[in-house]
Amino acid sequence: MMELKVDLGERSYPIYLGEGLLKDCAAYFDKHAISKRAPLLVVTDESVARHHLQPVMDSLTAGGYKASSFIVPPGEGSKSLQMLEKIVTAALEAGLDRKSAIVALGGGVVGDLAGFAAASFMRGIAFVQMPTTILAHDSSVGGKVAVNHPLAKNIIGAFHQPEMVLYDVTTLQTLPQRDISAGLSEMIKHGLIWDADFVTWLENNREKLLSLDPEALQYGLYQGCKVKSLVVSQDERENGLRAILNLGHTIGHALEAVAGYNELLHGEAISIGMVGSARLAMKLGYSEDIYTVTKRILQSFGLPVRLPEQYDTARIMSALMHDKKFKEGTMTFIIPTAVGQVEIRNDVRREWVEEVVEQLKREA
Ligand SMILES: NC(=O)c1ccc[n+]([C@@H]2O[C@H](COP(=O)([O-])OP(=O)(O)OC[C@H]3O[C@@H](n4cnc5c(N)ncnc54)[C@H](O)[C@@H]3O)[C@@H](O)[C@H]2O)c1
Ligand SMILES: O=C(O)C(=O)C[C@@H](O)[C@H](O)[C@H](O)COP(=O)(O)O
Ligand SMILES: [Zn+2]
Repeated sequence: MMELKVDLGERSYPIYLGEGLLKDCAAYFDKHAISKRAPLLVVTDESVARHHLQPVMDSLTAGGYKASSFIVPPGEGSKSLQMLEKIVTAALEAGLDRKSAIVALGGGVVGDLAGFAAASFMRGIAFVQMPTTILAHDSSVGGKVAVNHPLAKNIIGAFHQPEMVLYDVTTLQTLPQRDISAGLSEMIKHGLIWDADFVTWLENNREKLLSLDPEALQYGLYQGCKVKSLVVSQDERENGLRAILNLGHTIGHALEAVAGYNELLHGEAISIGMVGSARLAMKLGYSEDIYTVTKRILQSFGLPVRLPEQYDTARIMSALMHDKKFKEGTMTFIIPTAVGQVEIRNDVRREWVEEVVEQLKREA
């Protein structure tokens, strides 16, 4: 078992990463003084519940916790205000109080949704992350929790750090292939923004990662979590540095919103977005190398780099205006300047972005 610390002063917490952790989860709850007196609510989705809910409930019950579960439909559509209300209803019916905790067992959708429920229920209760996707090495760390609005992704949210992240990597063995690639997209992002050696390692270990080789997977997740926690520890609330974690997301989030949150997976949308950012880098005078490497690595992991023709550029541009980083006139983008390096640019012109969106539809 590996352990990493997210260093946030009194809000610091550990990430436990290893095999078979779910069946012993009660021991970790004990270690973190999660209340046994107050009921817990485990939020998960139907696909995760089918494979991984029982050992969690068994361990918690055997450990003396009063746990019930709430199961949402799988997919981005569940990250909604309507689903949040249903969770609050379930929490009230189960008798949760201010000493209770909400537990997120699932991928980023469940983590963001359950996390926002924990941040808002009774103005904030304890929260535990139990990630079950590769992508969730990103989403379970750092405390960003949110639901979507039809017009803008993650626009209703909060910062609410978990008590711990309990990452049982054996759960990943049941992931569908498309979600494996989509999750690796954020891992590649962590390399591209911070660590050129990690990018090389990712390219050299592609086959192992795509086939869920346990050792390669654990190393990749550890490195990804390390980058995420180093960045978050320096800038918890995105006053500066943390924005680099948004590489590919300005365009990516707009694509997800235009697609009605049900065509492109998050990791796929940001893959296209990262190619878009690399194209913007060229407009800002950086060499073509970063574009070539970005596109090559994403394609080799089976990720999309071309925007389907049917996505209307005007609608994408309109969705971009709702981005949290949008300021009148110019736009803020995370621009890759070399492999493992990015800069935050506030001077990206709207017309360049429009041109890049069109170019993305012709990407080979
Ligand atoms: N808060 C953050 O910092 C942050 C960071 C990155 C992404 N996100 C958010 O995360 C979300 C995407 O997360 P995701 O890709 O994990 O999506 P997800 O939670 O929808 O999971 C992907 C799919 O895999 C299924 N699944 C999950 N675990 C499984 C398992 N072990 N076995 C079988 N099936 C399993 C789910 O049912 C779902 O269909 C997006 O909403 C994105 O905005 C948040
Ligand atoms: O943690 C962060 O900060 C990130 O930007 C990580 C992203 O991968 C993630 O998708 C996040 O939810 C995006 O945040 P947002 O503030 O742009 O909605
Ligand atoms: Zn993301």
